[in-house]
Amino acid sequence: MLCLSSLKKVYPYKNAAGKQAEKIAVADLNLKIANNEIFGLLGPNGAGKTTTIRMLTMLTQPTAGTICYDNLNTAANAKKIKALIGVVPQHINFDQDLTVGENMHLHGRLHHMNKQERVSRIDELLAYVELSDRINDSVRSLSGGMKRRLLIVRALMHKPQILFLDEPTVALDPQVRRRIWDLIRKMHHDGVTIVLTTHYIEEAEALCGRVAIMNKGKLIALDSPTNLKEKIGKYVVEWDKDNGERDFKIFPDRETAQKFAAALQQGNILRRHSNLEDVFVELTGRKVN
Ligand SMILES: Nc1ncnc2c1ncn2[C@@H]1O[C@H](COP(=O)(O)OP(=O)(O)OP(=O)(O)O)[C@@H](O)[C@H]1O
Repeated sequence: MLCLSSLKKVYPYKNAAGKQAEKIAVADLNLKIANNEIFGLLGPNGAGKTTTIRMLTMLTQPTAGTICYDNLNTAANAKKIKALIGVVPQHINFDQDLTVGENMHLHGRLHHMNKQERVSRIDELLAYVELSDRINDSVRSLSGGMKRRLLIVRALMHKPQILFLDEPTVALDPQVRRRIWDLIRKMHHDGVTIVLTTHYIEEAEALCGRVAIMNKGKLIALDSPTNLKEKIGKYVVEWDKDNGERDFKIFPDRETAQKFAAALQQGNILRRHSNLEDVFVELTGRKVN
């Protein structure tokens, strides 16, 4: 169990007038994440997702609050916790001139794995993501999707129990994205707890058992995607307004939605199921993307 209590991060910065100011990136976050969940932090750019992940993975210190992995507090047990967690950063950060194998060895050495352990784990992991035949190629020669798969399995070298992925499919095309989703599901099936951030609605819906929706540093909703959608209403009618913009209304049942759509005098009417974007708009009045 991962437990966040009253977690807060404030960044000092200089404002436009050159005066010292404070940005509250994460405000009073309370969360519990169980073992073997796929848990998603969903929210628009600037919501505080990356800052939360950086605090959970001890890359930055919270301004206030506590983080506990079972009964281990991050403030006093950094070394033990680092052995439990794996981190997949948002940006690809390999040494691109080194080979695939060399990059994996480097990571294993940082985790004090001996050569024999490293060799057998690298074999296993590269087979897992179908990159075994690229072991001696430079990372630079891999495609974007291959680099992303390698980035993920590199974080699995030391057999972490919890894997954090910050925007795992950002800027990937839909086919490659689906392949990464399959890999995440496979790791979850093999017993790894997954915590990921995303601003892609369909990614959160496709993967996560529960999502925490964040906005401006605050947690605004927490539940399974299905429950979140049921809470706001499962059926949506969309239409063109006279000024060319789209409008929509959410309904709890299909019949009422259909009656409403049938009576509408507007063009381009669409009936559909609600999604997490609708949940976000209902709660905040603005869009995730
Ligand atoms: N080092 C920093 N100094 C000052 N402000 C920062 C710093 N890092 C982040 N912020 C600010 O904190 C807020 C939260 O940023 P964060 O990167 O955590 O959001 P995010 O939800 O992960 O967004 P993105 O998807 O764009 O990474 C933003 O307003 C951001 O500008």
